[in-house]
Amino acid sequence: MDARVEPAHDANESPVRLRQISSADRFGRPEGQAMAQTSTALRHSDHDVTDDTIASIAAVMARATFETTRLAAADAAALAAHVRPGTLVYVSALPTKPFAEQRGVVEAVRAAGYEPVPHLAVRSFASAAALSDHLAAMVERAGVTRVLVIAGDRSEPAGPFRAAIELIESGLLQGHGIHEIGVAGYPDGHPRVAPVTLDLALAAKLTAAAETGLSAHVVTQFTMTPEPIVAWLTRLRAQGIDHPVRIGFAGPASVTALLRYARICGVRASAQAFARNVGLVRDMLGTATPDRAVRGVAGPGDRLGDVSPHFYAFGGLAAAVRWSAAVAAGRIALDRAGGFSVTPP
Ligand SMILES: NC(=O)C1=CN([C@@H]2O[C@H](COP(=O)(O)OP(=O)(O)OC[C@H]3O[C@@H](n4cnc5c(N)ncnc54)[C@H](O)[C@@H]3O)[C@@H](O)[C@H]2O)C=CC1
Ligand SMILES: Nc1nc(=O)c2c([nH]1)NC[C@@H]1CN(c3ccc(C(=O)N[C@@H](CCC(=O)O)C(=O)O)cc3)CN21
Repeated sequence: MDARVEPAHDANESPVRLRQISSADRFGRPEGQAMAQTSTALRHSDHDVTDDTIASIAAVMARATFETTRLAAADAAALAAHVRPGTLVYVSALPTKPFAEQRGVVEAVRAAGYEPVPHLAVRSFASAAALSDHLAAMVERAGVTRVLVIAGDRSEPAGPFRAAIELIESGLLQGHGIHEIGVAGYPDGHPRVAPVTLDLALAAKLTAAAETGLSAHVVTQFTMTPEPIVAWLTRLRAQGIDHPVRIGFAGPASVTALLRYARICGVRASAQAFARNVGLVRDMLGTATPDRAVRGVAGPGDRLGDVSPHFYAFGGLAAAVRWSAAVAAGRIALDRAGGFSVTPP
């Protein structure tokens, strides 16, 4: 038997399906093993702590969302096998790629049964009409109702929009029936924007969304170590911002690829800390996984508010989907470096 079971908590919040393995508990241990490990008081308490940690990591991971620039056949197959239909799949917009290519991926995500959330990088559009046409096509052909609004990486705007808030306040999104937006958060800061500017921009965007009838959530830039995420989230919550936060994680991907993307995306500090820790990355294929960052966020639990993982699939969407599904099923072994590894089925 390899029956799929719905997770115990709210189905709408838990897109990653848990797999039930026959003759084993939900952590993949054979029946009876848990009993055997509780033979002394010390072992018993170690075991409980380990179980609690694994359960909290699995519960957080069951709410994962994904992001991609393309949808290959293998990616669609991995989604179909492991991720509940209707789960949000964000489609990034790279300045080097034509808008039509993003529309194609958005349509493919919808056709596969998932909820496409396109990035709208406002600096990339030469006119409000160009942005409006692009959005209208995605609404019409792919039923888009949510978008991620960002300025984007251009140092100078191609048209009238310089910052994300200008699009939010324009009413254009609302006119196309968009009801929810994501905006960017930066736990590691931004190479060209000061921290205080980022803080003010985030608060202003969330206020503008509320005032113009849009639900809003935050999607963070990816971070390769847990410490900046926890510090940033703690600061955010102390400011009274209690919006849902999707925390960006990168991988699984080769260490080389991750460091390259860190450079492209401007997460230098985190990449340096990560590189120092590369000796601790023990996956057999030289693949880096965000296990330390995931465990660091799952640990503090409710204290960080409504948080969920968001995967930037730099090593391919299929790999990210499979890794997160294994973690959501509790198929992991904790390690002494503060992370964990996925165990074989
Ligand atoms: N977090 C993510 O998933 C993604 C982030 N980006 C990032 O979008 C950044 C900014 O977008 P938002 O957070 O939406 O900012 P925003 O639109 O809320 O603007 C905040 C402040 O930063 C300035 N700013 C924005 N983009 C800039 C740029 N490229 N160069 C210099 N100053 C800039 C704005 O003028 C404004 O003062 C880009 O530089 C890029 O790093 C791009 C794609 C995805
Ligand atoms: N500063 C910044 N810019 C971004 O565009 C960005 C972020 N940060 N943070 C997270 C996501 C992830 N982003 C990226 C950035 C680069 C590629 C990229 O270079 N991809 C490869 C393969 C893409 C493909 O072929 O489909 C490429 O060669 O374009 C992908 C996603 C987009 N987002």
